[in-house]
Amino acid sequence: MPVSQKNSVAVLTHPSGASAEVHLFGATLTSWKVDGKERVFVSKQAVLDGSKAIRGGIPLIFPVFGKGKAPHVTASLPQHGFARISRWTLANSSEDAHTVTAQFALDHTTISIEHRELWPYDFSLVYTVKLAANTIETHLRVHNVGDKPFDFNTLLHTYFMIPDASKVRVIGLSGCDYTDKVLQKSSRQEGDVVIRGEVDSVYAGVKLSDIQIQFGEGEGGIQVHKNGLGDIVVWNPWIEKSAGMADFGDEEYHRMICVEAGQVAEFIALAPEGYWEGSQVLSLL
Ligand SMILES: O=P(O)(O)OC[C@H]1O[C@H](O)[C@H](O)[C@@H](O)[C@@H]1O
Repeated sequence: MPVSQKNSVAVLTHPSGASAEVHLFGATLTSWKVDGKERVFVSKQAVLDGSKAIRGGIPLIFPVFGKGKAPHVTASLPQHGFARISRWTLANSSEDAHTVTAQFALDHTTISIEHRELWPYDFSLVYTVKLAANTIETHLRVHNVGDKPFDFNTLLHTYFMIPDASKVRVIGLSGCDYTDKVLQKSSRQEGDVVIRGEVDSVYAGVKLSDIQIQFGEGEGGIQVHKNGLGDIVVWNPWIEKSAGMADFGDEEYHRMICVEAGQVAEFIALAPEGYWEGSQVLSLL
């Protein structure tokens, strides 16, 4: 079977040998392997029992990025919303000549009563993970199935496994304006993004669809091709922040970078019966 479920994890297996795993808690993609090598980073200290968001892989952020601000309705939701801490279902799976696909679902009837009370809208989310030999696509569809409009942020909070954070370059953001959440100021990116300390930057309205993560001279990398997602967040917690996170090893910041495609700078408004779709395709360089 190209898609099987073992306990709370859906496993996608491609004839090429590539594989992916999606934890039903949060529909968090926790593994993507090509040529036997892990491409996403999950902390050795990640908590996988459903008591907190999984530290790594691709947590799915919805309906708010970060902490919502009063008087917006998302102000009382947990940081990054409820999608990453809700239990999704494996709704469908299929295969064709090139891809293996699994679809995950979450809606207002399957979130917790507490979250439902805090965010009282009727919605349906379908998250599609499509695995091919050298690529993986993650696609989110948001549907307003109620009679009230709502607005939301969303983000594919992807943690990439990298050989060395001090050598990595993120290419494609030069000239973009961003909010530096570490220094709490706005800036314009000049040249490639490099990691020399804590980085937490929100690039709004990134025009290029392709962002590249180059691991280092001649060391390969990964391309993020985004569709319908305007913003990019780049995050590395570096030393102090890592030390303060119980579910992240003190030295693990060397081996990861988050390059997150989403819609976070502005809320997206969805009228009753409205749909919204966004996706990313990750491919090896
Ligand atoms: O610790 P978490 O709630 O998973 O958030 C992890 C990180 O997510 C994003 O990248 C934000 O921009 C950061 O400010 C935040 O620290």
